Amino acid sequence: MSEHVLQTRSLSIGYRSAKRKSAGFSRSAHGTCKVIADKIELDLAAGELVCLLGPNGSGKSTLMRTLAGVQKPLGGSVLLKGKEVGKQHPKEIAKLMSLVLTERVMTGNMSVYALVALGRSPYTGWMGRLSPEDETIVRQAIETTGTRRFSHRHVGDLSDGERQKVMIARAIAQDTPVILLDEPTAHLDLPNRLEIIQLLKTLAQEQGKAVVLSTHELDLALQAADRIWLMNPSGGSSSAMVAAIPESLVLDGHLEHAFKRNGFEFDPFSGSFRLSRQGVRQIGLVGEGITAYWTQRALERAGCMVIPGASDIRHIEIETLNGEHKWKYVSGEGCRPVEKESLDELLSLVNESQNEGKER
Ligand SMILES: Nc1ncnc2c1ncn2[C@@H]1O[C@H](COP(=O)(O)OP(=O)(O)OP(=O)(O)O)[C@@H](O)[C@H]1O
Repeated sequence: MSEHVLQTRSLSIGYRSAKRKSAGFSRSAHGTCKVIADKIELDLAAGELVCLLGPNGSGKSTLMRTLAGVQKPLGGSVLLKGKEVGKQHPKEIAKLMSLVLTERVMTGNMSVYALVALGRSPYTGWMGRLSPEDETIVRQAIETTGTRRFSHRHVGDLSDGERQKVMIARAIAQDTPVILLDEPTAHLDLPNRLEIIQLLKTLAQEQGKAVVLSTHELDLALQAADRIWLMNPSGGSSSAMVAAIPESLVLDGHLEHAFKRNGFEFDPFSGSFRLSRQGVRQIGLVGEGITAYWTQRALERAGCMVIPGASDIRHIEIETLNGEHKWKYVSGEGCRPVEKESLDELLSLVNESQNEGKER
C-alpha cells in the first residue's frame, strides 16, 4: 500500500474569537470558538487524487487552510510525512506541500516565468538565485502546464484560466509530494476545467504526487477522483466528514444528502442533480442508442416522466433508416401514430398535447 503523506487525527477546524461572547461562537475546551467540523480523520496517499466536495459554507476552504498550516486547528493534528504541521518550520513545510489558492495574488509587474520560478524559493539561498537545475525544473513546469506560449507576459495581463495554470506551474516547480488546490477550476470554461483536472490526474498518476483539490464540480469529481472527501452539513452547526471512493458515496446516498435542495433531485445513474419532476405525465419511449438518450433528455426537459420500452401507454417510437431518424408519437393505446422528422417538431407536438391535457 502507498505511503500516507498527509493525515489528520481528531482534527477540529474552525475559528477562535478573542472576545468572551461573539455571534455564532460558543465557549468550549478550546476557548470561545466556532467549530466548522471536528473529529476529522483523513489519510492521503502518494499518487492519489482527492476531490474535496461540500455545499457552500460547509468548510472546504477552512479545511484547506488548516491542512496547509496557514490556519491553526482548534484541536487535534495535521501530520505531514508523520510530523505535525504546526511544529515544522515554514521552509520545511514548503518543501513537502504546496498550496494553490483561487484569489488573485499581488504580482505587480512580475512575468509568468518569474512567478513560476518563485516555486523554487524553498531551495534557493536568501538571494533567490536559481541554479541551472532550478532553471530546468521551472522550464519543465512551464512545459507541463502548457504555459510556455505566454511565459514572457505579465501575470496581471492573463485571463483567469491562464493565471490558474501559471499558479499550478508554480506549485509543480515547488516539487512537493503534496499539492493542495482551493477551487482551481472556479471561473474556468469547460475545456479549461477538463484540462486542469487532467493535468492534476497526470501529476498524481505519473509523478506520484498526492493532490487534493476543493471543487463544486460534482460531475468532474465523480469521474476523476480516486477518493472524495465530502463535507456534509450534519444538521447542527458543524459539518461531518465522509471519505470514500466516489461510487460508494453515490450508492450510500451521501452525495444526495449533502447537496439535496427542494426542487432538485439526484440522479444516481448519471451522478448529477436535475430539476425534480413531480406531478408529471408518463410517456413511453421505444428506441435505442444516442438518439433515444437525447430524445429522453428532451422529453424530461419538457416535463415528462419517460418510461423506456413502454408501448402500452402514450409513447414515442424511434425509427432509423439509412442513418435518418423519424419519431412516431402515439397518444394512447390504439391511436394512430403521428410522424415527425425532427426532435424539435416532436417536442412541439408533445408540449401541445401536454397543454391540451392540462386544459381539459
Ligand atoms: N474568519 C472567519 N471567522 C468566522 N467564521 C468564518 C470565517 N471565515 C469563514 N467563516 C465561516 O466558516 C464557514 C465555512 O467557510 P468556508 O469558506 O470554509 O466554506 P466553503 O465550504 O469553502 O464555502 P464555499 O463553497 O462557499 O467557498 C462558513 O460558515 C463561513 O461563514
